[in-house]
Amino acid sequence: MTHQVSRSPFSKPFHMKTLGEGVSSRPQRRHTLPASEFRNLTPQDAISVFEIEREAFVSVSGECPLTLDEVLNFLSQCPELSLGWFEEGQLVAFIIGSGWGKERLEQEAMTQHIPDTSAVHIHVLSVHRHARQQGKGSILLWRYLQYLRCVPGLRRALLICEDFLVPFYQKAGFKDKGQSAISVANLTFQEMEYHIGGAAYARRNSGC
Ligand SMILES: CC(=O)SCCNC(=O)CCNC(=O)[C@H](O)C(C)(C)COP(=O)(O)OP(=O)(O)OC[C@H]1O[C@@H](n2cnc3c(N)ncnc32)[C@H](O)[C@@H]1OP(=O)(O)O
Repeated sequence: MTHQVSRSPFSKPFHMKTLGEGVSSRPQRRHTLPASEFRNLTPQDAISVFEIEREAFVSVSGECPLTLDEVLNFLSQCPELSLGWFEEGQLVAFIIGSGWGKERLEQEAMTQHIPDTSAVHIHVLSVHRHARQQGKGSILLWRYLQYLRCVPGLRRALLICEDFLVPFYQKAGFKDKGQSAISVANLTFQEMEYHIGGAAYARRNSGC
């Protein structure tokens, strides 16, 4: 299995139509920036990613899941396992993932990308603080999980989160696998797993 950028349905950005778009009979000036766009991230997005991440995590726990260098590494090594949501060209939410080869996540998973494996490790999902509690985190996660069905060979998505986010991931279809072997500073985590089902069906029916 290869994670090829060219196979990614998100390698070409797609835009969400806004209400009323295309119904006027008058010629309309084209907007340069789409209202809403989902696409894989690139190393050029690393600074925007890190700004959102830093605000989301440093003020709360003092630790970011990924350093700026790690963001850059993952967006260089496996951009096809990332997804960004842009509004008017501004990043509002993102997911960064990498490949992982074992049943459970281990400490090395925090910094490694294992290519050609059947599991993706979701390192971080984060929504800009001005855009939280509007459903964006849930929508982005749902889109990402649908998208993973189209990545050849992927069967599982794994992540770790603090206890208070377990219900959020359960609502998205993740199962709680118990306490993770990974700890950061004094923090412990639950490991969550999602089975990426129906790949063949998804490929036949969703334009993968
Ligand atoms: C693998 C990981 O990255 S784990 C870490 C996840 N990221 C973070 O903690 C960074 C800071 N937080 C965020 O970026 C966002 O709040 C996210 C990603 C957790 C959720 O995204 P949002 O767009 O705010 O959530 P969305 O509006 O889709 O869903 C809201 C639900 O999320 C859950 N939720 C969101 N934040 C929290 C929180 N701090 N504590 C408890 N539940 C929460 C609740 O279940 C809420 O449901 P409710 O509306 O019934 O109260």
